[in-house]
Amino acid sequence: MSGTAPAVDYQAILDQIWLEVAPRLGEGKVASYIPQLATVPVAQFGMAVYRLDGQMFSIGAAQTRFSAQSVTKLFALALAYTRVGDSIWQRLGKEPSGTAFNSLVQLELERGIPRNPFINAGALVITDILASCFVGSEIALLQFIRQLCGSTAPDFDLKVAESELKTAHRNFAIAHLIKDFGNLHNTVSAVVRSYCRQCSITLSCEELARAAAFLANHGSMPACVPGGTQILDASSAKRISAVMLTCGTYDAAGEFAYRVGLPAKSGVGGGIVAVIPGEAAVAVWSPGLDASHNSALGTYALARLTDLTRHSIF
Ligand SMILES: NC(=O)CC[C@H](N)C(=O)O
Repeated sequence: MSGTAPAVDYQAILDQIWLEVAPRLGEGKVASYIPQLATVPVAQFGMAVYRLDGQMFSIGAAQTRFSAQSVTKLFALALAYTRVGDSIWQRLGKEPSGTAFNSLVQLELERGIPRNPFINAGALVITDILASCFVGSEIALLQFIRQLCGSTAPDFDLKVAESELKTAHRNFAIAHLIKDFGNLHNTVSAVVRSYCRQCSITLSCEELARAAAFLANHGSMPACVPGGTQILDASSAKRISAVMLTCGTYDAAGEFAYRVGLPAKSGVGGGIVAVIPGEAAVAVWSPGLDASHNSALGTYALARLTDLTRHSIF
C-alpha cells in the first residue's frame, strides 16, 4: 500500500484525532461483568501507529498498560497457527457469528464447533489446542506476545484473572458444552483457568501495535527489528487478517468494517488493534465501550485515522 498511497504525516493526523477525542473523554461504559474491570476509570485514551519502517507515532496514554482481554485471542490464534496450521479449522469455523461473543445458543445447534476463533467458544478451543501443544500454555502465549513486541513488560494481571475466573459461569458453560461434543481435549477447568489468565495480559498501545506488526508485514516482524523473524507464512497472515475483518469486532464487524475499513480485533478492556497491510499496525485504547462492546472512542479514532490518511483496505 505504501508504494501507491501518498506519504502520510501520522503524527499530525494523530494530533488532530487527539484534539477531537479529548473533549469526549468518558464516553461509553466500562465492562462491569468482570468486577475488576469495573474499577478502571473511563476517561482515558491512547493511540499508537507503528509503521513498518520502525517509526512509532502516538498520542495520549499510549504507554499505559490496559487489560487486553479478547485482543489476546488474536495472538492465541497466531500461536496456534504456528503449531498446527490450517488443521485448526477442523475444530472451529471462520464465519461471523451474528451473536454475542459469549453466546451459547449457536454452539448447541452447531454441535460444539464454534463459528470462529474470536468468539469466546472459539477462543476456548484455541486455548485447548495450545494446552495440548505447551506445558503452561498461557505462559507460552505471554512469551510469544513479549517476543512480538520486543519487551518483557507485558504480564498477567492476576487480580483481573481471578476476578474473571470467579464469575466465569458462562465461559464454564460454553467449555462444558464443547467438551460434551468432544471438541475439548483438556479438562474444562484447566482450559477456562488458562483462558482467564490469557485474557488478563496487560499491554500498552505502543506494545500492542508492535506486537501486531507482523500481520501488516506478510507474517514477518518488520526488518528494522533486530532478530525479527518470520512468524507465519504470508498466506497464513493474510488469512488471520481476513478473519479479523469479518469476525474481530464481535457482532459489529459489519458496522466496524463500514466505519473503519481495516482488519481489527477488539477487547472488553477497551483496546482495539488494527492492521494496515504493507504499512503499519495501529492500537487504540479507551475503556468506555459502545453497545456492541467495542471501545466507543477507539472506534471513532480508527475511523478518523482511515478517513484522514486514506489508508484503509478499501
Ligand atoms: N470480548 C472480550 O474481551 C471478552 C473477554 C472476557 N475475558 C470474556 O471472556 O468474557
